[in-house]
Amino acid sequence: MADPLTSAAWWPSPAKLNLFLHILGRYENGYHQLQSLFQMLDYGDRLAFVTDESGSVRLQEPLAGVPNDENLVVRAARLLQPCANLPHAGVTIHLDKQLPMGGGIGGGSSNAATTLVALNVLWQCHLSEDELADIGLSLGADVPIFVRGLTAFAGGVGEQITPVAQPENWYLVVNPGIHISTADVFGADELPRNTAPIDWDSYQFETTGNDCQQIVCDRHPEVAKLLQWLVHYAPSRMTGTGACVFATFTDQNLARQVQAMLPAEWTSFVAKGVNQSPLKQKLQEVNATSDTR
Ligand SMILES: C[C@](O)(CO)[C@H](O)COP(=O)(O)OP(=O)(O)OC[C@H]1O[C@@H](n2ccc(N)nc2=O)[C@H](O)[C@@H]1O
Ligand SMILES: Nc1ncnc2c1ncn2[C@@H]1O[C@H](COP(=O)(O)OP(=O)(O)OP(=O)(O)O)[C@@H](O)[C@H]1O
Repeated sequence: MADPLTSAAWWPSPAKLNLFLHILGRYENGYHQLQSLFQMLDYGDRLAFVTDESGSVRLQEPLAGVPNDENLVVRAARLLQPCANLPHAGVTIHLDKQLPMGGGIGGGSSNAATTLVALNVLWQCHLSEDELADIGLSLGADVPIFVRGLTAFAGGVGEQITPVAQPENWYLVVNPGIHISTADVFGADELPRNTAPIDWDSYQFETTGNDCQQIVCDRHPEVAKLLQWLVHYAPSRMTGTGACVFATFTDQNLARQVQAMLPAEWTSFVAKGVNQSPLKQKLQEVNATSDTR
């Protein structure tokens, strides 16, 4: 079927990797104090927004296992609706899902952020990036970083962001096919919660780690097996609370060579790490077009 939406109608919704993830402690509300380096990728889902005056928010392609009312895309749009400067602002949202769900690469949070950033323009809300990030935080700890769209160190629950330029490496991201609940990992008694804080200036991949990795490997031997396979070829680590694992390369061809050797049981993608996300680039293009009108 021909795509009824032009390429310009699509807004990117990229994945992220946590190049490291340390847990420093736990706040009274149960959330954890983290330190992490969020690496934006040039790969992800995409969304298109067909606005109307129906006053309702519709999702054209439901996600298996996620009722539309609970989809972060629909929840984000509904949170923004009162800020619209158009009569009876409504929208039909198209979601082209590529990213595995529950993989630690932030798909749902990124979808929510793209919805906030795009509808802020299309509904003429005129909210600042800070205001969008605040709304995003009420949907999930990872949403603000996707609103800002920059590779960054993060503290707090993940919302205190310090942008930092990183080498734009290539990543082979492998999905062992396991869906992991972030809440289950953070709820585990055996999770280490007392890692000493690091200075951002002294960050090195080799001297950091992912504090969630061991318990996920213990609970899901498939993740341990995947890591053991990947570390033969490149520095590798789990992202977020899993289950995806990434291997780091300076060269795209090397990443693709290793990808070609992966056992068939695991799915994967190769993506470039970027300091500015494709969403941020799209927003700049849209703003540049409207400035010249
Ligand atoms: C661990 C990361 O994946 C790193 O990127 C994220 O910080 C998780 O972010 P997220 O999926 O947006 O998380 P949320 O949807 O806000 O929370 C899911 C669950 O994870 C736990 N959670 C999340 C973030 C955090 N700093 N501490 C937590 O304890 C909470 O139990 C919460 O119920
Ligand atoms: N648009 C959406 N895309 C993906 N998941 C969604 C979406 N809306 C709601 N969800 C729910 O959120 C859960 C987590 O999905 P997500 O793909 O963001 O996990 P994740 O990659 O582990 O995220 P994180 O790294 O932020 O913990 C899904 O299992 C699903 O129930």
